[in-house]
Amino acid sequence: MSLYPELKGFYHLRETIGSGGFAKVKLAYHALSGEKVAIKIMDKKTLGAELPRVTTEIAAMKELCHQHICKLFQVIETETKFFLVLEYCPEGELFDYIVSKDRLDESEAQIFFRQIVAAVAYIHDCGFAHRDLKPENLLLDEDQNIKLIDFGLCAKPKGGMESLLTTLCGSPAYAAPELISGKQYLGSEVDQWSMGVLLYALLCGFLPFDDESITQLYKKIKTGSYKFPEWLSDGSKELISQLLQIDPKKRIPIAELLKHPWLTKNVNVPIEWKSKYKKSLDDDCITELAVHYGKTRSQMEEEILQWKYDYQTATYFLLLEKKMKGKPVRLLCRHPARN
Ligand SMILES: CN(C)C[C@H]1CC[C@H](N2C(=O)NCc3cnc4ccc(-c5cc(Cl)c(O)c(Cl)c5)cc4c32)CC1
Repeated sequence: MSLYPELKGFYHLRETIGSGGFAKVKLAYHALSGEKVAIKIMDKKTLGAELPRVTTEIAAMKELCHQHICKLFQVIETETKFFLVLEYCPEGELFDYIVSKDRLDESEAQIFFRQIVAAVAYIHDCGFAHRDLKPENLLLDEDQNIKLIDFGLCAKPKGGMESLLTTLCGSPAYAAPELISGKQYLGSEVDQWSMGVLLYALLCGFLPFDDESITQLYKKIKTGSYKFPEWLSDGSKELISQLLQIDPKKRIPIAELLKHPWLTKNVNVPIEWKSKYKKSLDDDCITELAVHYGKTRSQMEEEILQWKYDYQTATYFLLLEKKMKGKPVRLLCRHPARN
């Protein structure tokens, strides 16, 4: 008897590949396309007070469609559980990658950081602040491209990115001074600070602010007391210090960041931060879906455009993934679905 009857016939479940707080993440195969996916499984009872984080994450991920953000394919909600069907990132956490290499050299750190800045520029442009940027929430796909995850703490301020937030959240070592002082803050500015901590961690292999005692840690953050190891170049030190500014108004804005010399050297083009996904539907994918479900193309388009995040939405996105990877845009069985 299958433990998750809701997935039967749609996904072939494999081993647990990780756990994130209140969730278990399992590898699975999407039956129709044969593509690998990660299914984040949460039990509503265990979630308890954390339940709003799931609705926050689902709402945010439905609006975010970007090459450096982990894609949400389907949401299954039952009486007792949530299942989020997500893009699989076989190379796991950037955190583990940094640890395995001790620290990254400048050219590798630059490639990753360009992708991180692109993802953050995109979510800010969509009106979201992530608020929990850290290497554990940055995964790597099979081509070692960055995929941002865990939007459970993100905020979409009602009055737009200029309006202030107050919730104390995120991980202390990455939290901005204004956030830990309990002041009101701008989501975009705390994300800028976290990116400064991230860049430091990429290049050094340890954190700029660290201490066993949380009060000592907070004191170091509020006074901006951190040191640069001797191996850092002047360019990287300059960029880190422009992000780790105690006064949020002095932090380099994301628009400047996109063309910062340290990020554009050797590549000489500003960071392409906009989504590479087209707004319009892909014809090949719609055709393949229509053939499979025995519907006309216009019927199929109408259904997909409702973005119900059901199995059809997942199948559309996974056909698109296959196309973007140069694989044939084909489902595993082409006869009209027998019900
Ligand atoms: C903060 N950390 C501890 C959390 C861990 C959770 C397991 C992760 N993971 C692996 O452990 N192995 C491989 C692996 C492969 N593909 C994944 C795809 C999506 C997600 C994912 C996406 C979202 Cl949006 C989300 O909210 C969560 Cl929790 C997970 C995790 C994957 C994954 C790594 C980070």
